[in-house]
Amino acid sequence: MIQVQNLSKSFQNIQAVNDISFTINKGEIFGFLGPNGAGKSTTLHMMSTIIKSDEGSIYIDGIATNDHPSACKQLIGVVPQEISLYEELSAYQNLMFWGNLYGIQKDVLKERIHTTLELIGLLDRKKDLIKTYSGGMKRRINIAAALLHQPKVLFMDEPTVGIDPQSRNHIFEVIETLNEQGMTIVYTTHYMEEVERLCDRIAIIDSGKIIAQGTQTELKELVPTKESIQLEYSLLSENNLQELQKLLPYSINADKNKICIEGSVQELSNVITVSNELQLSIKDIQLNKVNLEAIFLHLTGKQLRD
Ligand SMILES: Nc1ncnc2c1ncn2[C@@H]1O[C@H](COP(=O)(O)OP(=O)(O)OP(=O)(O)O)[C@@H](O)[C@H]1O
Repeated sequence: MIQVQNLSKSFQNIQAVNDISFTINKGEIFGFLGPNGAGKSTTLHMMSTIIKSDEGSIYIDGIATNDHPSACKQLIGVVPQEISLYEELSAYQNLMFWGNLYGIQKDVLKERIHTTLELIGLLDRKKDLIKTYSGGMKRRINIAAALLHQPKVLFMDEPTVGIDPQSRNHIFEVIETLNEQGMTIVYTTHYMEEVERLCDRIAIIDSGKIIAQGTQTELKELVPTKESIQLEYSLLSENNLQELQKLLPYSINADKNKICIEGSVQELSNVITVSNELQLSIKDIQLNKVNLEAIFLHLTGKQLRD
């Protein structure tokens, strides 16, 4: 659906995006994960024809953005980081305004506003002025505005910044519904949990470079440390440990009343069942997961969130 090759962009002496290439498949949710200033918005702005690249090419559904920006604009919906709504107008009036900009015929637009407001769960608030909306509700209307011309691809630039967890979940559900309906979604964030929840494939971006890309499983393979489960028992005798070693098909590291097993959450129920069979009372369980934060730390030596 989207092919990007050797894309670069500088602002004065800042190299915001430095020779990045990637492909986004039709129907996938593709995430850009990176800290502040990594180059996520600049990449999205180039893909959505808001700014021009210095070098490189972008094709959306086979159309080059630099040669045919207007044709590309019809294919894409853009949810900007900032709320782009008129506070003194109602949600309905705002959506009418955005729909008119796309030249959508009035009757069709009315119908689409209805369906879109229904999708984002704000149909009953359509007559209320935007200034009476919560931050999360404004963000949902911001998304609705990008959907009216029925784009094939939706670009979302950190759409959950500054909102409460309930609104965030609501936005995730909208994204999942749109994706189930076949929409390709490109999502930028510096929240690891969001890409873990939503994205089929991820590009990790830092200082204008893509430092890794792939599915979550592929990215996890880049880290030498393995996932592990640590259990602490009230009491673990030498005898108990030998029995555990007999019954569990993993190598076990033991220290006082604690054991550590290399494995992921899938192994946990087996470990608990065997512990119960041996009547060992579990005091604490800790899962040491390899997450995207750990991958970022491994690749850059820095925390994702500073
Ligand atoms: N219009 C501009 N003029 C000058 N520098 C810019 C401009 N836009 C972006 N930059 C710089 O380019 C770099 C990348 O910025 P960008 O906004 O793409 O990062 P980001 O990953 O989206 O960060 P954030 O999560 O904070 O939005 C930063 O150093 C930023 O200061």
